Amino acid sequence: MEDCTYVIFGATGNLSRIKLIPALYHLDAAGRLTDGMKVVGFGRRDWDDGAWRSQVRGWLAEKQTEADVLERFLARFHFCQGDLADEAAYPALREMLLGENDFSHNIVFYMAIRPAEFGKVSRKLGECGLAGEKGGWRRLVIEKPFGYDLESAESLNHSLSRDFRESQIYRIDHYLGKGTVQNVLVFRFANLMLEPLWNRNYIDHVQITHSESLGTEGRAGYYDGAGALRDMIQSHLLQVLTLVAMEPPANLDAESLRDEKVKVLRSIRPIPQSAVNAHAVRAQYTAGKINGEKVPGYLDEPDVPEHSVTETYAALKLFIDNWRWRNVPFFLRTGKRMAKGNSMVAIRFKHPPQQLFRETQIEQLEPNWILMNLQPNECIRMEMQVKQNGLEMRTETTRLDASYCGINPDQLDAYEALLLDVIEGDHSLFLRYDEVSWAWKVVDPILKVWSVERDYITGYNAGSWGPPEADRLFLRQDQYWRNTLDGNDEEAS
Ligand SMILES: NC(=O)C1=CN([C@@H]2O[C@H](COP(=O)(O)OP(=O)(O)OC[C@H]3O[C@@H](n4cnc5c(N)ncnc54)[C@H](OP(=O)(O)O)[C@@H]3O)[C@@H](O)[C@H]2O)C=CC1
Ligand SMILES: O=C1O[C@H](COP(=O)(O)O)[C@@H](O)[C@H](O)[C@H]1O
Repeated sequence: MEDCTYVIFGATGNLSRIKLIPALYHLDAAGRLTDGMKVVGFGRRDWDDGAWRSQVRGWLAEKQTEADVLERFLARFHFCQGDLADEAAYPALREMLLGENDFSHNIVFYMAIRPAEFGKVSRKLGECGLAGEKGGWRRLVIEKPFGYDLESAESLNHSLSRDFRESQIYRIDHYLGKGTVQNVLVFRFANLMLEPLWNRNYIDHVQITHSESLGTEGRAGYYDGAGALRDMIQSHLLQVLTLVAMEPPANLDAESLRDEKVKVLRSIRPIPQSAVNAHAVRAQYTAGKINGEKVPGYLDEPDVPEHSVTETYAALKLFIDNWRWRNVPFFLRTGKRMAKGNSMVAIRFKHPPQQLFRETQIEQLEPNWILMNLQPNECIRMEMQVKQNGLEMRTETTRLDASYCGINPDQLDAYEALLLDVIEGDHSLFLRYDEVSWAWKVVDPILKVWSVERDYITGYNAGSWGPPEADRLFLRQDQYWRNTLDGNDEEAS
């Protein structure tokens, strides 16, 4: 692997503290960083290398570290003091990175800053000659959300493309770095027995659920302007949907994979504005209890505007109008302050065509499920019917768990894999612009309707599984939401 310098814009922020720095530390501890690899923090605080290193040391104090690795790691850190808006800051950064025009360095620019700054900073990098690849390579990592809607995404993309070529841009979606998300591909395409069943003839519906017990965690400034649909569904959950629904790619290279994902997004049946209320539910959490502790409602969280109607819960029913999936509903939902933190893809199969085991009523005969739990524990489980003990031919559900299921202390964080991919120049787990734009086309009509209907939003109690409206809209008699590996709606309520 080649030496490079990671420049983090927004080095002092939340993402840097909770994700980027710990991920880089783990890569160092695992011997995955070259000796010459450096990390430059760019920030407006009046800090030097020493102050930046002690800040990083403080952040890592909460984590398990080894003394010699930590010292080696901290020695990589340098600080470039500057304000994003200050013209003079960029030549100073250039001098720090390239000295007397030594262009041979490889540089990653990581945008851990407010999305409104992505385009402006990339322009400044271009203007001061830090974007062009004269000697070493230059790569730009763009955090989510990529735009606020389709129009702003187009304009951001246009702005980035003035200084960076597409091959230099890494649009990150950290869900693609999660083990079980990648496992969706392996599970589907490395096993012959599943593919014949993976279609509308056998699958009744698919549920992709991300629930969080956490609230806004000090990020209300960003979150209130985004809401659950933009924050989770436009990006992460639609990405998961593409992997569940895509056709086998020609091979695993970045373009083949992304071509197939785009085909799925393009096939999602557009939701006309007149049908939004039949396909989408939004709600906001009110006060409640999580694990027995009282928690405030969204409106009482710090920095949330007084009459905010931002949704903290969103659920969608989508259809993919292609040969494989026509008329199979895909239910996507996400919420903050829900009963448990869990992310799962639940695939529910149809009932067998003939009911041989009459002792078990058809209403009670459980269908087959494939459950792919993304977090907190990674797991793939199949639920099948077997014969109950006893004389009658009654069936009962048995659960077949993959051998790796459970809490894995060595589980890689998604950011570790992705930061390494950037250094290695692998785009497979990063979004191409057409993916982003098709994903905006899916959610834009909903956002438009919600933006005009802004006088009221349904509430749900913190610690619940969201608003009953969502279940009334989406539930059929023989269906139920799968929230966690062990739970269903009855357990949750
Ligand atoms: N936090 C998270 O869990 C996630 C965040 N993201 C994305 O990552 C990005 C960063 O988010 P997050 O870390 O939460 O945001 P924060 O608000 O915590 O951090 C913003 C950073 O930008 C810096 N900054 C702001 N204005 C300036 C300026 N004028 N000059 C120099 N530096 C400035 C801040 O510096 P200072 O400390 O001086 O204020 C801070 O370091 C966003 O795009 C977000 O959407 C994506 C997924 C998860
Ligand atoms: O991007 C985001 O993701 C987190 C959830 O990520 P996870 O890896 O913890 O599942 C979400 O809390 C946050 O609001 C959103 O911006």
